[in-house]
Amino acid sequence: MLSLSLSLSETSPAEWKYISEGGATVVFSYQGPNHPVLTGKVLRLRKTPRAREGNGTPGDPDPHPITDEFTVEFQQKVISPRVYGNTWLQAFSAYHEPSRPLERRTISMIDISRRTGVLALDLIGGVSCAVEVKPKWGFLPNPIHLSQESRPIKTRNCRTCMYARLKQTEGKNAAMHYCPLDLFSGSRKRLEYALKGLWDSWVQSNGSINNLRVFSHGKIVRPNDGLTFQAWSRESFSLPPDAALTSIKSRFIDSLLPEFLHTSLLNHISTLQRSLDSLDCEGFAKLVELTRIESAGLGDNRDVNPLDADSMQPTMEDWVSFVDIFLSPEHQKNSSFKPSNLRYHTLAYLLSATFKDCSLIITLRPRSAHEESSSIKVIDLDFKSVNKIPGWFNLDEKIVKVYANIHAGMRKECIEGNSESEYDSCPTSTRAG
Ligand SMILES: O=P(O)(O)O[C@@H]1[C@@H](OP(=O)(O)O)[C@H](OP(=O)(O)O)[C@H](O)[C@H](OP(=O)(O)O)[C@H]1OP(=O)(O)O
Ligand SMILES: Nc1ncnc2c1ncn2[C@@H]1O[C@H](COP(=O)(O)OP(=O)(O)OP(=O)(O)O)[C@@H](O)[C@H]1O
Repeated sequence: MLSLSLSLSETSPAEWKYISEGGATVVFSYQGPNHPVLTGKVLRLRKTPRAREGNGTPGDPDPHPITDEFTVEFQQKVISPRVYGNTWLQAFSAYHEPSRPLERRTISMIDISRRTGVLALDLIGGVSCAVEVKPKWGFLPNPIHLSQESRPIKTRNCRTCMYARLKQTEGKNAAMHYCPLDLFSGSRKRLEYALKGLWDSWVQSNGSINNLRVFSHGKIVRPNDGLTFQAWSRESFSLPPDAALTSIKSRFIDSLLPEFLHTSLLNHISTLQRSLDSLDCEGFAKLVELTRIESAGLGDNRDVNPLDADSMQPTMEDWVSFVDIFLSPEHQKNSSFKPSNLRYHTLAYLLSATFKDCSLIITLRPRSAHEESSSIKVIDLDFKSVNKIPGWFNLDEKIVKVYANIHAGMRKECIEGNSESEYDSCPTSTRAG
C-alpha cells in the first residue's frame, strides 16, 4: 500500500471539484496547480448518515466502521493512499455541500470525523466523454434452495428487474427499460437492447438513475442540461448542435457497443457473482437458520446469532485464505450445505455482493479505425460488511413479494445466457418491464 505523508491541508477546497457519489462515498477530482501526486487524481471520502433531527451533526457512528485502510488492502489482496487534518475536512465539506444532489444531502454527509481518504486515478476527468455503467446482478439464481412460491418467479425474472419494479412502486427512480442479463449476454443484439434501455431510462429520469451516468470533462451531463448536453453530443459524436435526440442515442449506442462486445470483463463479473452466490439469498438464510438451530441444540446459548458481526466480520487473513480456497479444487469440500461451512458461504456471499454492486467506466475517445478498443475500468469493488446480511434477507423477500403481485402475463422475462431465439420469440411488451 502506498502511504502518503502528504498533507491535503495544503490544498484549498476550491481546488477540488465534486464529481459524483454513491451510497457510501463522495468523490472529488483535483483541479489545482500542477502537483506531482494530486494531478489526475480523485479523492474518495467516506460518508456518514445525517442525524434525523438537528442539522450538520453526524448520525450514530457505525459500531463496525469500514476503515479506509481495510478498503485499500481489500482491493489489493482480495480482488492506491491517505491523508489530512479535521479542520481542513470540515472546511472542505462545508465548501462542497451545495454541489451535492439534494436527495443525497438530506440523508448523508461527508464523515468529518475521519482522518483519511483514498486517492485514486481520475478515470472521468480530461475526456470529452466518460460513461459509467452500474450493471448490477447478471445471473438468475441456483433454484435448489428456492421456496415453492419464489421459484417460478426467481427463475424467470432477474433480481435487478424485480427490484426496479419495487423501487417504482415506492416512487423512486429506477431503470425500468434495462435488464442486466441482456448486457451480460455477449449477444450484439441483446447488448444493443440493454444499452437502449439504459439510455431511455437515463433520458426519462433526466440522468437520475445510477445504472448510467455520463460525464464530459469530469462534469456530469444530464439530458435536460441544454447547452452542456448539446456541447457533449457535438464534441463526442461530431453531431450538429440541433441533432435530434434519436441521432444522439444511435451514436451513443454505436460508440459503446464495441467496447462491451470486445471485453471479457462482463462475463468474468457475472461468473464471479453467480459462483460466489451459489445458494441464493434464500439458501444462505436457510443455512444461517440451520446453524442457529444446531448451535442452540448443542446447549449453551439458545439466542445464538450465527452472523454476529463481532465474530463473523472477516479479517484480511480470512479474506486471503478464502480466496485461496475459492480458487482451488478444495472449494467443493467447503461449499457443501452444512453449518460447518457457514463461514465459507458468508465470505462468498459478501464477495458476490461486491461484484454485484461494482461499476464500469468507459472512456469514449474519437479514434482511428485501426486503433484498439479502449479498455473498460472497474470501480467500487468495496468490501461489504456482515451487518448488511439481515437487511439483504428482508429486501429479497420484499422484492419477490411485490413482484409476485404482478399479474403473470404482465411480468417481464429475463433470459440468461446468449440465446437470441428465445429473445426473438418474446414479445417486446413483456420485456419492457
Ligand atoms: O442492495 P442494492 O442492490 O440496492 O445495492 C445498493 C445500491 O443501490 P442500487 O440498487 O444500486 O440503487 C446503492 O446505490 P445507491 O446509493 O442507490 O446509488 C449502494 O451501492 C449500496 O452499497 P453501499 O451501501 O454504498 O455499500 C448497495 O447496497 P449493497 O446491497 O450492494 O450493499
Ligand atoms: N477513480 C475514479 N475516477 C473518477 N470518478 C470516480 C472514481 N471512482 C468513483 N468515481 C465516481 O464517484 C462515484 C461514487 O464512487 P463509488 O461508486 O466508489 O461510491 P460508493 O459510495 O461506493 O458507490 P455505491 O453506492 O454504488 O456503492 C462513482 O459512481 C463515479 O461516478
